[in-house]
Amino acid sequence: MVVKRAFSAPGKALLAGGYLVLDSKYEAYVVALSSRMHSVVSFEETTDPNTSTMINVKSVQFNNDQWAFKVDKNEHNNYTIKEINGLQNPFIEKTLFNVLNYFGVNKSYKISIEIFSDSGYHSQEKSVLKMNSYKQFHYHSETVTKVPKTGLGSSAGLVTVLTTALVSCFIEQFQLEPFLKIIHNLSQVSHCQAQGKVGSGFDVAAATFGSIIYRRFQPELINDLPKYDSLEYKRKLQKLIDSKYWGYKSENVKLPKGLRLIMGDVNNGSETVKLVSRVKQWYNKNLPESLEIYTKINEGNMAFIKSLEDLNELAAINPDKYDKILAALDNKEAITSLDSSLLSVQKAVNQIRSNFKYITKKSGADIEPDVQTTLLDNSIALNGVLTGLVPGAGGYDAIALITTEKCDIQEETKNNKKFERVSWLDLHQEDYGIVEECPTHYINFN
Ligand SMILES: Nc1ncnc2c1ncn2[C@@H]1O[C@H](COP(=O)(O)OP(=O)(O)OP(=O)(O)O)[C@@H](O)[C@H]1O
Ligand SMILES: C[C@@](O)(CCOP(=O)(O)O)CC(=O)O
Repeated sequence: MVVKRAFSAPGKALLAGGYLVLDSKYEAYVVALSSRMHSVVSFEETTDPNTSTMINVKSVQFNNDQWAFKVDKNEHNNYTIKEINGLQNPFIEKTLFNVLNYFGVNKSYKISIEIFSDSGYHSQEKSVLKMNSYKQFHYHSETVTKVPKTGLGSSAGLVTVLTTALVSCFIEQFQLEPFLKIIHNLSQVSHCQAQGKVGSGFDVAAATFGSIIYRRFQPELINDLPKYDSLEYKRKLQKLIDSKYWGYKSENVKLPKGLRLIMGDVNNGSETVKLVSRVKQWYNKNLPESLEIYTKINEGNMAFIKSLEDLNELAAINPDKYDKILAALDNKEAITSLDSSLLSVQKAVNQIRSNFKYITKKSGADIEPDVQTTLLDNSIALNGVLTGLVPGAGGYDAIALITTEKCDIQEETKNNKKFERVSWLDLHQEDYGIVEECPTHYINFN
């Protein structure tokens, strides 16, 4: 019997906690986005148990990209994964490798997985929009590695949603909720291995759990895994996923009512690795001053989180007052007349930005370069914009704004030269991480 299921997971924007979140003593504020990665899986047991499990993965939106993986066992009875046409996609390969070894499945399967990604993840230039009554996706004429990314975490979304699809094949009567932790832990392992580095993992955590306050796991958990082809790999992986203490925090949050996130895509190509290495170098050479700067940024991060909580509370206990202060923001009344909780958000962001500006000058890492400062300052001056910052590692890629829901940024910036470099992405913050979707919503796109 062929079983078919579908899942989706969101993209991310790290609003507070960039760089600091690499150290587990600091917390970060991560917003999950409405741009989602989708997987539709069909699986059946093969009638001949001696045939190898075959897993086909298709990403039709990217010039019909597809990968065909044959699953075999090595001399230690561990699973090996080989793309039979020599095609590369480390994110898919490592995901299949870890899920199969974790479950140690004994039967043979035929598994087909289709990947779909929402428009926000990639530049839509030279693409064609196809839709059915439920969903719409952009189709590109190039393979996935050739289409410029916007930096919303496509690989984290892909790994998370693919892990979910595969886990659903190997657990009878699979439901998401009880298995979220296993999916998260497996996805972190596969994502780090495919990237060749252990980052903070905030992107995989947001893909799994949605908008969160995040504190990382210790990188040694993943670094200490033995070599892929070793006797010990499978057992150590199972132990790591099931019984090691990970210690990460993923506490669900949402932006206050009436406020929304707007992402502006400025430039293609992320420089995260280079930026992180420059900041680390600066940090280590400049102690204890660098620690003082981090402490100030962390105070700003915590004040940012607290001021959003305060706004959430005000919206709940005094909705009339809350609506009035948002209305004031829409008309950009004199800033001093804004409510103290809105001012606190702005003050917190200023503290974060000014200290990152300092690091930018001192370290040579362009976290908030001058062009981005000008763009942010011009954006913050617009009606309905509460605050703005460079998300994640910063750089020239993108800006993130917190605005009122009424704010029509497209209209306000139309034909304005100051904003000619920005494309406002059509997305919003999303509370949920992985969700189950209906597989019939992914057919007949025209
Ligand atoms: N729709 C997709 N189908 C297949 N593979 C994909 C898809 N989207 C992303 N990938 C894989 O993820 C890789 C891009 O991952 P990468 O980590 O470089 O970017 P990102 O996660 O979008 O950006 P960032 O980490 O800066 O937010 C692609 O080269 C491809 O291997
Ligand atoms: C600099 C860092 O803290 C954030 C990078 O975020 P992004 O990939 O630029 O969205 C690195 C990390 O957390 O892994």
